[in-house]
Amino acid sequence: MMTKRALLSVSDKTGIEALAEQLSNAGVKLISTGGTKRAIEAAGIPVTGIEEVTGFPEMMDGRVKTLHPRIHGGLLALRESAEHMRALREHEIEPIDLVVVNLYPFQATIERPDATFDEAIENIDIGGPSMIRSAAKNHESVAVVVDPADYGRVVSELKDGDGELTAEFRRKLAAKAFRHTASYDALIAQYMTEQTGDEYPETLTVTYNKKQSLRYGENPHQQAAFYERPMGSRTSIARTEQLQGKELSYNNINDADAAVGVVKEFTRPAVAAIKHMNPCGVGIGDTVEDAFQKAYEADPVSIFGGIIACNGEVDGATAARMKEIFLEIVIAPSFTDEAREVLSAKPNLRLLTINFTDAQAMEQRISTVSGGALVQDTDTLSFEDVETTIPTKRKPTEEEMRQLEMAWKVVKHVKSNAIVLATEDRTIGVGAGQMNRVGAAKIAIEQAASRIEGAVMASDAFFPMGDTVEAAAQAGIRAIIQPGGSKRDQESIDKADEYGVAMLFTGVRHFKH
Ligand SMILES: NC(=O)c1ncn([C@@H]2O[C@H](COP(=O)(O)O)[C@@H](O)[C@H]2O)c1NC=O
Repeated sequence: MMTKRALLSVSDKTGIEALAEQLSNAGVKLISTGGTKRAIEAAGIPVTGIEEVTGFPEMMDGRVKTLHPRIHGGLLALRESAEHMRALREHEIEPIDLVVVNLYPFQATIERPDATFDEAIENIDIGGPSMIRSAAKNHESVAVVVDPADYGRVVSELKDGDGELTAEFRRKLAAKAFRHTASYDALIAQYMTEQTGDEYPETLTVTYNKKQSLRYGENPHQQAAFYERPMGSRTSIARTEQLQGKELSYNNINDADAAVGVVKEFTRPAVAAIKHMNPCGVGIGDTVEDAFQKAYEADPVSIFGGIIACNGEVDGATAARMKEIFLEIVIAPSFTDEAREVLSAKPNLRLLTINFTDAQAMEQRISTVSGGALVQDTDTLSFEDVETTIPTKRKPTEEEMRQLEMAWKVVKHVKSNAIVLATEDRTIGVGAGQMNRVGAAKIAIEQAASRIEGAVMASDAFFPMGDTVEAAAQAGIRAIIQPGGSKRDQESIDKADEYGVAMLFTGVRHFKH
């Protein structure tokens, strides 16, 4: 199909003059809406105003400009249908072969903190998506372009095809156009749903934009890409900036996300080392350097090849310690120039910065299962939110309370069944992802070894019987924090009392899968 007539109507005017010029030089007649027309005219390119085509002025603050049979008839008419072509002639409608549209900046509007609801509504584009959909439906005859990044290819393909675009390209453009309008509407739906407070509506219409292609997925034979949720929390792995190092992998992104989740729990300087989505060492201290040292000492074996998150700036001294071991990623709010200099000696090491200002933002989490998706609130419940009770004869000392808090903050981030052994400022044993709780405890106890005397234990869920408490007490654990709520809680309480262990019930479970 020869491209004779094009309609250009864009909010983002990037590259529109150059495109208009090239189309015009190729003999394509241009029609356009107000602002786009002015931009094209200013570049000295001939263009017809939309009102000359429709016979109506643009009206109602631009709410009605292109919504007219002279436009939509020209876009939707099947060129092979004698009936459609007769209708065009009868109503003096000229076919439109190419549509270049991008939409009112709805996202940019609602991202502005001072934007009102009325402004948001006014930035819902109606005429643009209508044209995109008409053209995309009729892609057999019409080409639709929604992304300035495609202008160059359109021009070169028109040149190569002597004014025609291939059917294959038109179909690709149409698919992209439907993705574009679907994503645009998904964001409007999200905004309106948030305004009306329906958090789990009857349909889930989230949209994500591709952030980067990944070399592969969890394993090299799996394809993968990383998508970003528009308007997501600033404190998110999708919003990090990479300062140096190899390209992030699929597993890196998951691990870095888990690492950030751990350090977000702490107001004091904290460092978490992650392996396979589980914390292998977490330290808190007066400085990030101190916290890193403790996270390192927590498990100096597993940290090898680990992902490190810090909730404070990494300085030169901390960087020097980090440099001594093999790490995959260091993620922090910032790095001093000295730290950058030190770590530049490890060019493969990925350094990421993350903004912690939104650390408490609540986001829904979506995970997929075959044939569906599970959506839930993030587990943001913190130690401070929990009302604890003490069922044992002995109450935890103040020092034990600080230790229990440390262990509890970490156990929330360990895959279930999870057991964390900790002192006041570091983990000393982590049992993760076990099929029975006592098994997780045994792994943690073995790892803690001689450091266990006087330390505490946290369990992500209640003990089904007294065996875990007994194993911990015999190994030297002095206090335990757990949700409680088992039918056989009394067995655990009796075991704790037998060994003089203090126990805290939180009433809150922290499963993580
Ligand atoms: N109402 C309409 O008929 C209509 N037709 C096109 N638009 C949009 O108007 C914008 C371009 O306007 P201008 O050329 O005046 O800058 C484009 O984003 C386009 O999608 C419309 N605006 C909103 O719905």
